[in-house]
Parts: sequence; C-alpha cells; structure tokens
Amino acid sequence: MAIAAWRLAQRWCPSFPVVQLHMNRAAMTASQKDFENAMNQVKLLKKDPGNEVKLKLYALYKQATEGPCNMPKPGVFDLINKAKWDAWNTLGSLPKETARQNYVDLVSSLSSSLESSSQVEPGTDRKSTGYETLMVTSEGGITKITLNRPAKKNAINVEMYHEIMRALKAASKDDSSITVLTGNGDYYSSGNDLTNFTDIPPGGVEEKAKNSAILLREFVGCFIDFPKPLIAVVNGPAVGISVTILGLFDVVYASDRATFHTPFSHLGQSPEGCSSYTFLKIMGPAKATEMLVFGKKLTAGEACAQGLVTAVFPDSTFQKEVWTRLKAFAKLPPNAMRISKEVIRNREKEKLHAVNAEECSVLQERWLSDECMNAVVNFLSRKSKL
Ligand SMILES: CCCCC/C=C/CC(=O)SCCNC(=O)CCNC(=O)[C@H](O)C(C)(C)COP(=O)(O)OP(=O)(O)OC[C@H]1O[C@@H](n2cnc3c(N)ncnc32)[C@H](O)[C@@H]1OP(=O)(O)O
Repeated sequence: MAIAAWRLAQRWCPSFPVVQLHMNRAAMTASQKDFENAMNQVKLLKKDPGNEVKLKLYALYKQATEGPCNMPKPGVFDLINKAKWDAWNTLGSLPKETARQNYVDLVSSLSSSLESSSQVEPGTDRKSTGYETLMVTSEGGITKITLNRPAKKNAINVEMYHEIMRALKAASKDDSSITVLTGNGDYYSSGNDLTNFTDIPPGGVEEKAKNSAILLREFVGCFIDFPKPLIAVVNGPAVGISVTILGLFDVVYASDRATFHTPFSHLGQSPEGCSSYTFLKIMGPAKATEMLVFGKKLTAGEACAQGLVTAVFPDSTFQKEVWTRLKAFAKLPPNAMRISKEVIRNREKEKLHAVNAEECSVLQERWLSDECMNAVVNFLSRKSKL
C-alpha cells in the first residue's frame, strides 16, 4: 500500500529529476597532495586575509602536522604567541586528517571569497553566487543566508538542504562574526518540500528513505556543530523542520506575523531537528507534546512565552529593529563570542548528535508508513493543506 502511494505520488511529478545520491562529506579527507597545494595557494593570495583567518590557518596547519597542542602556554604579555597557542589549543583533539581537510577547505573558500570580493564595489554587500535556492551575503561582520524559494513558501527541497549546508560551512570559516538565517517573501519556510518524496531512486522507496535519513542527519549535524552565534530572523510562518531546528539556534527573533507549526502526526511523521530533546528542555514535556505530537500551531507571542523565540517585534518595524540589534552584536569581539558559544553549547553536542541519529532512524521507518505516504499524496493531489 505504501509503495503504491509512492508510485502514485511519483506519477504526479514525473518531471522531477532522480535525486543525486548524497555523498557524505565526512567520508572525504584531503590527501597530502591537496594539503601541500593548499599551502602553496596561501602563499599566492593577493590580499591579506586578516589576523583571525591567519590564526585559523596556523592552528589547522599545526594540528594537521603535529596533532593536538601540547606546548606550554605562553605568558599573558607574549601576545602573538599566546594568540597562536590559543587558536591551536582550541582545536582540542581534532584528528589530523580532519584538520588537514579543514585547512584545504578554508584555503579554497578563501581563494574564492577574496577573488570575488575584488569584483564587488566598495560599500555593497559581498554576495556569494553559485546558489540556486539561497541568497547569501556577507557584510559588516554578518553572513546572511536567505531561503529564496518564495513562490514555494521557501519549502526546503533536496538542493536547498545541500546549499544550506554549504553556506553554513562557508560561514563557519569566513571572516564574519555572526550568521543569520531568514526567508524571502511572506513565509520563513514551509518546511520539507513534500515533492522531495517523489523522486524514487532505482533502489526503490527503501533506498529513498535511507538516503533522506542520511541527508537529514548531516543537515541537522551542521546546525549542532555550527561554531559562531547563529540567529534566526523569522519573517513569517514557519513549518516542520524550519521550526524544529530553531532549538539549535542561539537567538530567534520573530515578526508578530510568524507562526510555529510542527504537524508531524498529521503527516504520519515524527519529530526531527533534535526537537524531541531541545523542545522538552526549552518548554517542558507538556507544551512540547502539544506542539510535536498534537501539532499545535503557536503564535509568535506564544512561542516567545515558551522560550522558543527570544523576542517578537511588530511586523511593520521588524526588519529595522532586528537589524539594528544584529549590527551591534556583530561589532563585539568575534573570538569571545565564539568561545562563549562553545562554553554554552559544547557539553550538549554529543547528546545532540545521538538524538539526531535516533530521530533520523525513526523517521526512516516513518517515511515508509502508509500514514506518511497518504499524507504526502493528499498534499500533492491538493486534497489537504495544513
Ligand atoms: C531529506 C528529507 C528530510 C525531511 C525532513 C522532514 C521534515 C518534516 C517537515 O518539515 S514537515 C512539514 C512539511 N510541510 C508541510 O506539510 C507544508 C505543506 N504546505 C502547505 O500546507 C501550504 O502550502 C501552506 C500552508 C504552507 C501555505 O498555503 P498557501 O495556501 O498560503 O500557499 P500554497 O499552498 O498555494 O503554496 C504556494 C506554493 O508552494 C508550494 N508549497 C508550499 N509548501 C510546500 C511544501 N512544504 N512542499 C512542497 N510544496 C510546497 C505549494 O504547493 C504551492 O505550489 P504551486 O503554486 O506550484 O501550487
């Protein structure tokens, strides 16, 4: 029955391309040759990347070649060596291979960002091109990632999942202090694009569910591991996964037009984005159950009262008020903010990754259920909306 429903769904959207099998980036590591090439590339950079980036490069180089920092800490007045030591020591027990990969990624993002910045007029946003579903800009210490499928209410299709991960990885290494996620148009996001379920690979629905679980796990993992302050600017209604991952943000600002809706039971699905853990901590089990099990839609005011949202602003002044705050935050010392976030969040990371893995594995089964298939088919055949 479930398979029949999948096939039915596929018939409504036959033009959607077959999903590219997702390659897990974590499985890829840079070779020694890539590493050496990257070291040479650094020497050829036309512009000084700034002290913060140079410290990161230094730390990754030391970690990749010598392993964890075990040098004695320089004295407080030995400023330069202390900054270098701090940068290296921050990497903790990061494996040499990962440090090598991160070094190569950083150099590659640096080469492209410094090249593109030279083409941008002074005073304008530095816009990253190469995104189909997002707008990404970096200016004044703020990297802003805007979900940009307004005609589809910013539903997150497979391409957007990949692009958000790419944008977050780039933002984690660029010279911005804070990162903002927001939506273009009247919605923040309508959550998972339900047509994602219609591209069935040759291995059938089981393979589709497995690939989706891998993608979801990696996607949520990027939010768990994001090292800089991450702020959601929720400009309008938010649904599904765009709501659940808010529990992994550091600050959430909402327009009073925003609503927060996680209709998982209606869709035959179960919670993701670590919400089965974060929402319970944020609002307690009863309120979390109302949202995650019974699909109660919260107004922005209710979400704020329950701690999911940090502050709510009238829609008419939302952008002005929020961006005034964000610009002030972006002027604070970036290293202090990053380290404070680490202190606040790091002890939860392992737990969050475990929760993420468990939620994805439960969802993998749910996606094969009749309840889920029927809900997707009903939406695609326009029999139901939220
Ligand atoms: C890799 C897989 C990971 C999976 C992770 C799992 C996550 C779980 C979730 O996120 S569950 C939430 C899923 N989302 C929904 O169920 C929302 C479905 N959408 C709606 O109910 C409505 O569209 C609406 C209430 C969001 C907005 O209604 P409205 O009447 O204002 O607008 P339209 O319905 O006309 O929408 C405009 C066009 O946008 C398309 N669209 C909107 N949301 C989605 C979506 N989530 N998936 C796919 N398409 C969506 C809608 O179909 C319209 O397109 P059209 O103009 O071509 O008809």
